[in-house]
Amino acid sequence: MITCEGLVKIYKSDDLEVVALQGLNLQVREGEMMAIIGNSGSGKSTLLNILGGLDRPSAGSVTVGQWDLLKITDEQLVSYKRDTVGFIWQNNARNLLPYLSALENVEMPMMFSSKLDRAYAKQLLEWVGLKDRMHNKLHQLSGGEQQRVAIAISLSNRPKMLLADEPTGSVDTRTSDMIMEIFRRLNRELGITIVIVTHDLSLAGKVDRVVAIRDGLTSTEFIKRNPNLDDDFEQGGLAQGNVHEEYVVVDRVGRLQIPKTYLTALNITDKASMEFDGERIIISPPKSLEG
Ligand SMILES: Nc1ncnc2c1ncn2[C@@H]1O[C@H](COP(=O)(O)OP(=O)(O)OP(=O)(O)O)[C@@H](O)[C@H]1O
Repeated sequence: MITCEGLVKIYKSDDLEVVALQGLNLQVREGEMMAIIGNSGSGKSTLLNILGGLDRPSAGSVTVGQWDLLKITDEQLVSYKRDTVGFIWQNNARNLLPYLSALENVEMPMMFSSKLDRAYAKQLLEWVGLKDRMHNKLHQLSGGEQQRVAIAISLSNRPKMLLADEPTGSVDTRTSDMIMEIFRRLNRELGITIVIVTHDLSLAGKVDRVVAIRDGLTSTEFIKRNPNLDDDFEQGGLAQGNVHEEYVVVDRVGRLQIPKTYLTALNITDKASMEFDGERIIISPPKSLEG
């Protein structure tokens, strides 16, 4: 569904340039539910905004389904955003209309694209567990309920892919679990590809694959040991390292990113020595050239 190769995003302002993505590689299969984690400033939102068509890439390649997001025209981008992507932000309430009901909020974007379908709007609210509250005005709903209305809205255009930027960032643990369960159901029952961006490691245990971004590059992947494990067993997840297997990402030309902590521990700065013993590749501080 998603392929990024050597994806670069440079932000230019006055005479300052920020390289937010510096040649990122990522593959996401159709129907996958995965998470992207990384520290603040690592480039997560930049990546999501590019995938969602809100921002343009600077170089490299990025395709989503049939669309090449580097070559796409402004006109095509409008239909891409309308037909392919659903977007969820951390603080969705700001995009909702407080004096309209939950149902009217879901119907609003359908009206904009002339595809009003009340039965489907109701079904979406039922899916997110708001069947009994759909006629309540937005301001009468809690933050977590509003976030679920936002999820219903993001699905109103029947997207093939859902992009969620810190979707559980401002809700309590119970609501966060509920939101992740809704995602899981949408993924299983409707086959929607879901990409969640977060710095919350506890979400990681609830997805099959986690890709870590460091300094604008994919650095590590965590793949669930047993994808058939029941969600009940996933507590602790990545944080305790009991669910996922960790892999370092090696790109097509053989580059990999070594964590800064490893380099510091071994006092490796600009060079390292590398040996292959037939089974393993061993990276160590450079051997002294003297003697
Ligand atoms: N519009 C912009 N103009 C200039 N620089 C930007 C812009 N947007 C992001 N950046 C810079 O690009 C880098 C990556 O930012 P990004 O928002 O993608 O990180 P993030 O991983 O999502 O961080 P956070 O978790 O804090 O949201 C940062 O150094 C940021 O300052």
